Amino acid sequence: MIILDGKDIGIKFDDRWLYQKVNFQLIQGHNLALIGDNGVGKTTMIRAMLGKIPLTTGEFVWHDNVNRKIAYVPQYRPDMQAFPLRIRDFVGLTFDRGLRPWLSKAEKQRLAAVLAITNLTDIADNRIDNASGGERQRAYLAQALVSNPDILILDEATANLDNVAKYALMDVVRNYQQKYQLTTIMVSHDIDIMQKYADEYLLLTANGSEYDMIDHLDVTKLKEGGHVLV
Ligand SMILES: Nc1ncnc2c1ncn2[C@@H]1O[C@H](COP(=O)(O)OP(=O)(O)OP(=O)(O)O)[C@@H](O)[C@H]1O
Repeated sequence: MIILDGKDIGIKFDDRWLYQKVNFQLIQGHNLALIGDNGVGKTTMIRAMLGKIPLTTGEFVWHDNVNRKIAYVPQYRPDMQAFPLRIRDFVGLTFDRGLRPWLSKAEKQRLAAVLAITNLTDIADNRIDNASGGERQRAYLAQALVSNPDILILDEATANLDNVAKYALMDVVRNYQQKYQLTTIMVSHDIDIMQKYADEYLLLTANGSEYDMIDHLDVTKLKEGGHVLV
């Protein structure tokens, strides 16, 4: 099911167009890879989709009965702030508890389920500031999933992870996605990850855009254009 139609999207800052006439769709339960050079406007496209900045031309048409709870997983950076918290407490930070310091029974169950699906159960009592990069990134993913989002944004979430950790992260995303029909937008420069995990791609360039099924992505052209890491 199509949940969002991007129609003739154009964004201009001052006198400079980032892009014009961008057309694409977001399909429920699918993973859309958002591709393009640094500075082309990938983050801007996501911010516009979330209604945070206005479009210069075109429109986003959301399907009427679509819930739009959004969760976000940032890029892992080795120097990123890590908290002196157990992994389970870090993941549980997402719950809106108001003034209540404890978790309800339903919240505890949700937390346990998400720790299991992100393969963190066995290390849930370890401190997050002692965790490996891959474990820490899975904890960020778990924190995003705890809120039971409809749309998950992975913003270069596999960058700076080793090969084992990045596939482990994306396997968790894919399993969750298939089970719960989660829609994902994945900003990425990693061609192998895109080809393995994306369903469609949206390539943004200063000279136009391309939206298609991932199997139709012309990797040679992308590499020649320098749009991806090889
Ligand atoms: N509010 C704004 N006003 C003016 N210019 C902006 C604004 N927001 C973003 N830009 C500019 O738009 C361009 C696109 O930025 P954006 O962060 O969307 O690119 P990106 O493709 O996500 O880049 P990267 O891959 O480096 O994260 C940049 O040149 C940025 O400086």
